Amino acid sequence: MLTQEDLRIATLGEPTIPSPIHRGASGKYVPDTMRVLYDIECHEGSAPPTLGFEKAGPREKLFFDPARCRAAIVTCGGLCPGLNNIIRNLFYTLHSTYGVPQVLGIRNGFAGLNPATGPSPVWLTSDMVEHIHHMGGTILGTSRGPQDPSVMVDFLRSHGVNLLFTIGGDGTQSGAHKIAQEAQRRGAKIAVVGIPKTIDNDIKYCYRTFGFLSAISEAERVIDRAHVEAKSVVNGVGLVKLMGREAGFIAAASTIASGEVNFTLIPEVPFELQGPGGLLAKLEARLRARQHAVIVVAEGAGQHLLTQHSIRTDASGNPKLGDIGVFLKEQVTDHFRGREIPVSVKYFDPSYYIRSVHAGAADSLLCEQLARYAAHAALAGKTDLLVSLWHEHTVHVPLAISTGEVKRLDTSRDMWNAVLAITGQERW
Ligand SMILES: Nc1ncnc2c1ncn2[C@@H]1O[C@H](COP(=O)(O)OP(=O)(O)OP(=O)(O)O)[C@@H](O)[C@H]1O
Ligand SMILES: O=P(O)(O)OC[C@H]1O[C@](O)(CO)[C@@H](O)[C@@H]1O
Ligand SMILES: [Mg+2]
Repeated sequence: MLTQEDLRIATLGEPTIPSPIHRGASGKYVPDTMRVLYDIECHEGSAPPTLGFEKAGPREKLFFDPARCRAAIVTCGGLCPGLNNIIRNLFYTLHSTYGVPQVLGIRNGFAGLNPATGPSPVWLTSDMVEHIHHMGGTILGTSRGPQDPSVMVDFLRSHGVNLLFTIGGDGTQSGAHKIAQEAQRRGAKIAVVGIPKTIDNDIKYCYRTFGFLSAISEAERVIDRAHVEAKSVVNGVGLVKLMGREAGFIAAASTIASGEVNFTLIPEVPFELQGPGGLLAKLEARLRARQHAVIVVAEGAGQHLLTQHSIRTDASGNPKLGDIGVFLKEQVTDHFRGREIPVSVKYFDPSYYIRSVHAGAADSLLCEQLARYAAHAALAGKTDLLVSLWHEHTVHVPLAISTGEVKRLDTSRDMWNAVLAITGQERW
């Protein structure tokens, strides 16, 4: 059970420097006492909830004098639409709005914060970032794999960095938390502010990560093609594998967006292949009734079915999963061959395709908001936090509570109910 103390944001010291942002142009300053309620629902007559996140936004007083600051931006983990928008908007807010003279771009993720493993950082300029939001990927490069927090803090100190922005998923923000703690242990005045990135949408205390909706738009297009293929032949099965190692948000949301899926398989809901309640029997019934079907499977679903499921991990320690998509294609083909029922399975694996596109409009708006608010937080001397979307408001979330485990799809809530209604599948 969270307490208000768990949601307290660490600060580097008393903010005393008047913000150079003109109040009229920037809207209202946000006082540190302003909260966005954790829970916004309550029964009539009951005491309204009081637990709340610190509201993000421009502060009247800053801890850092922007003119004497140096910022650094690092992008880590898998690609995600909007990374370049964040870099661009951070640069403009820091440099043009606040007047921070120098913004460093760290190359190739956390590897670039270690002189032994990464290339030298680059000084970002307006010319360099002007058009990058039209491109997928990250101009800074990214990587997986750990670095020693002490080495990274040495790097930041030797480069005179006071403001560090870490753009990445759960792993990146765990790394950012360690950097913030190490800086604090040494008494180094470095603000560490995370910006949640992942197409998987699996970061705790973050309603929606940037990149998620752009990835869903692409996934929806692929599902539509799979449906066209499936409908064009007798007993066509369109099988689409999507990313989602531990959480099924991509599979669920693209199912809802497409409206054409008959079976959605996610890591949170175990399913069986064989037997009367298994996928194969249900698929057979579906083909008898409608002569075509579309299946969407998240990469982390059904791992218990794979005999060769791997215990290997990637450089960051994330499990390397067995290929549930290829497995299902074989199982479906073999099942119907054994029954002498002709089927035609069309297999789509658009995993990397959906995350390497540039951000769509909704994500571009979210990126601009998150980047701007991250700059406000860092200059006010706040640290060890994530800038996050909560009930459509931007809030500060301590890294200590948002890292360590990922957010998973709650199957008792609306999104999964919508999937069940659209697909007509039973609970799994
Ligand atoms: N627990 C941790 N402590 C410190 N650093 C970590 C931790 N977990 C991951 N990292 C580091 O953070 C960086 C990114 O982590 P990872 O590869 O897991 O991606 P991510 O940020 O979770 O993004 P995504 O999974 O969405 O692609 C890597 O350099 C990794 O070594
Ligand atoms: O192959 P890579 O680059 O390690 O990325 C794959 C992973 O990226 C993610 O989309 C997270 O960014 C996971 O769902 C997926 O397992
Ligand atoms: Mg991750």
